[in-house]
Amino acid sequence: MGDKLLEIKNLITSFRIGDHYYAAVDNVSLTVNKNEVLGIVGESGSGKSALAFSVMGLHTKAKIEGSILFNGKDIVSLPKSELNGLRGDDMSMIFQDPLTALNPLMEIGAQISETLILHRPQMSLKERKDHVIELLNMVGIPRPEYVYEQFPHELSGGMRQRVIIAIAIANRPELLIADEPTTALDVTIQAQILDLVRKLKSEMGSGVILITHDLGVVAEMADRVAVMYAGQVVEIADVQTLFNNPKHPYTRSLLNSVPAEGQDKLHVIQGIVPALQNLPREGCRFAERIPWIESNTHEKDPVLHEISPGHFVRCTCYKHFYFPEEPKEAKVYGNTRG
Ligand SMILES: Nc1ncnc2c1ncn2[C@@H]1O[C@H](COP(=O)(O)OP(=O)(O)OP(=O)(O)O)[C@@H](O)[C@H]1O
Repeated sequence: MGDKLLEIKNLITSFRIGDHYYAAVDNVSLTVNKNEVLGIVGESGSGKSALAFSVMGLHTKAKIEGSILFNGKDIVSLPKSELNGLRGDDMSMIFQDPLTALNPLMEIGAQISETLILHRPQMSLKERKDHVIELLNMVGIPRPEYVYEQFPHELSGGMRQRVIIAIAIANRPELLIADEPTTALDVTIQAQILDLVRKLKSEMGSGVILITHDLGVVAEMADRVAVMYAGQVVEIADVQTLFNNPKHPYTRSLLNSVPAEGQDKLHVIQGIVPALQNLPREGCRFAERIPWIESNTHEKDPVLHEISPGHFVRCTCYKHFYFPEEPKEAKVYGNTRG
């Protein structure tokens, strides 16, 4: 690790609502190394997909500021033709919904071939077909020759998601973005798909951005984790640190809201992520959801603090945070875990 593949610097992605632009990704800086899975977690509306689509250059109406360096080259200002050359080749994305991501009128083999025709035009027909069959094998699709000629509706959800992955990896991308890749699948298929992503990372040495609201998936898959809230990264750390020694009140609230061994009470996070145009833009954005924490514990203009090497936490309120349902003596979380 340590070999930088993607470097996002001060990224601001804003959408126009009425007469104003509102930042859905608000000054985010992140890196992804080769052969690394960066997990991005946060509730719905925290800006995860807006961030991923910015990296892929898939926003047509948004205003993008900052820089996204892919192998050292800024892709924000890249001409469309060059970006099209990268997309599906050096970087690709697995989308949430396997049915809508496939063309219902096109056979599976032809759909996978499309990306090869685009990026590997020199391949002969035979080479292309062989490669597609190899890809179908690689993603664990039984009877690939048969599936090659099937339509998407003839496959189960898990098989369709494997086809999506086959398309995404057809050109051995250096960067793979998986946006909730298993949300639509049942648990056993989920595990198989995650295994597959893991295998691809180790076999191809790709960098992976894994977006999910499922902390279990992150714990299993990610090397490092960024927690996003209201468009900002509020905490980032390697996966062990994040799970054993979480600091930001939002991270702790997320972790405490899923059942864990030996835990008899779950924490319910108050409220929801506000709509984009109503996001608090000043002070600690999470403050309104932890109203029992004294307001003077929040920074006026919260920044990320590196509290140990590679472990960053936004705002100083984490030092004073406790869960209202906790007994008083357990109020300092760091003393009870990790
Ligand atoms: N094209 C758009 N125009 C206006 N607002 C948008 C647009 N796309 C996203 N948003 C808003 O930006 C915010 C962040 O959305 P985003 O989809 O990135 O969140 P997310 O964390 O990926 O959520 P989810 O887990 O539901 O996909 C939300 O408030 C959303 O409504």
